[in-house]
Amino acid sequence: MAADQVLIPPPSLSAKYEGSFAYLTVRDRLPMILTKVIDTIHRNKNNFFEKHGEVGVEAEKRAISFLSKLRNELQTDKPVLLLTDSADDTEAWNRYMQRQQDLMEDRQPVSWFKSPWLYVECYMYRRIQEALWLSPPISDFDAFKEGKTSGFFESQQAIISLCTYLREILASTDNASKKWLFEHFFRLLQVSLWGNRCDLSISAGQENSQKSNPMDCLADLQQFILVDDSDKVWSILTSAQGSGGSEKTGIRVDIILDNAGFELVTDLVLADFMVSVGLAKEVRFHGKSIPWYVSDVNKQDFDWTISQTTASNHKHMSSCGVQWKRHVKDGAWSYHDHRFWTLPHEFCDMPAEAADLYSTLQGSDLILFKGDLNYRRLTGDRMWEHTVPFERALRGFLPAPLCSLRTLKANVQVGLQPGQAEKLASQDPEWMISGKYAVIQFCSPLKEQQQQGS
Ligand SMILES: O=P(O)(O)OC[C@@]1(O)O[C@H](CO)[C@@H](O)[C@@H]1O
Ligand SMILES: [Mn+2]
Repeated sequence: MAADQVLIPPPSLSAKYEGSFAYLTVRDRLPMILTKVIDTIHRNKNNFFEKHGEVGVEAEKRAISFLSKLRNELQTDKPVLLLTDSADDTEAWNRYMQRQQDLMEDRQPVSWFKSPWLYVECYMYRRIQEALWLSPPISDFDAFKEGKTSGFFESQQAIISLCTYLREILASTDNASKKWLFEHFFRLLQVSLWGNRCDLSISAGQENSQKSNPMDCLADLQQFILVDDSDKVWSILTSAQGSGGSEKTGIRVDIILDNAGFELVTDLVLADFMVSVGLAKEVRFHGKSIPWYVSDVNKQDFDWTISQTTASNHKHMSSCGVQWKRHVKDGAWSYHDHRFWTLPHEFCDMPAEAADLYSTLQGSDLILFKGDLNYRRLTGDRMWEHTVPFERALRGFLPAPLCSLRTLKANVQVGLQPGQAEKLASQDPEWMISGKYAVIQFCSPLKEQQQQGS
């Protein structure tokens, strides 16, 4: 491979390419999302008054003025501004903006429609948080909460079916063969994969919950999985034996979460299966520390979802919630929200930008990355050729064996076979952005590959 192929990655996706998906997102969807945030805050004015009195009403006005100014900057492509809220990540954000400034040709200002899509989109969500942090006492208001909770309530039937499935298979594990374990693991891995379709940022906040029984459509959906490395995931789970003895020391799985609502339930069900049948000893969940990309999980969503499941009047659903509370209580499950997950960086910057997080992830035996935004950050949101190997696109980000479970909602996709992208494009021009296709895409550091004998 020529040296320059390794060192100089392709350009970042950007709204500077008129008509591109990035362009349409920045021009149309981001202003729509911002408008919904403004409307939501306005609709909660009375709640702010009841909770905080007149200062709550003042804060609502202040937040809305910040957000209306932001929307105008976005829609008229004003220069991107430094953050002014002195939060613990403000300096990192402003440093990254300077980095983007240095990349601009002929000293042009960092711009919504000329800078990388990944940066300006993340920046918008961080500016929403700035508007709230600068408007006490409503700083802890989550403008996306209503959408996330209704996504959960509208998916009740699917959640009940999934919890029932889980409880029934866990009740019959005493004579579980490896084949039996694999079959159920593989199904739950796919349910978690397709749970990623329920994402409110692609629908700009429009309701898009899971209505049907998720187990019923797996066979039909198999054909839309473009890369299926589930066997490699399975071999990581089953080959991590204890040192020498047959007793497993138990492996640690890290799940980098994506969306709340139905998708989070599919992740909790998968994690419960892995721990309950002994495939994993510990699962660490990594979520966001602030409201993010409309439906992404934060700590409040994580706790709320487990409490809601526990409080269900459906016996299998409430049994799942009780079991999940127990996993948290006895430390098998834990929730983490490092601020790096809400920075705009490509993941290959993690060793330099968040060395502590990178070293924590190096202690994992398997990292599952959920969703499209994580995939975009894994691959740097760049215009890679579709046949470039996944490992090349990771550009050195490989703390442990990792697997992306992603439905395609943005036009970046690597690791395909020659001709595969061309065939898809001829059949379905929207194949990269419709959410119809998905990947289970794995990569492992060399030492694990040698152990796997792969
Ligand atoms: O990470 P998720 O929730 O799967 O999807 C998020 C996302 O795909 O929604 C938008 C659709 O383009 C993008 O801005 C963003 O990447
Ligand atoms: Mn998301």
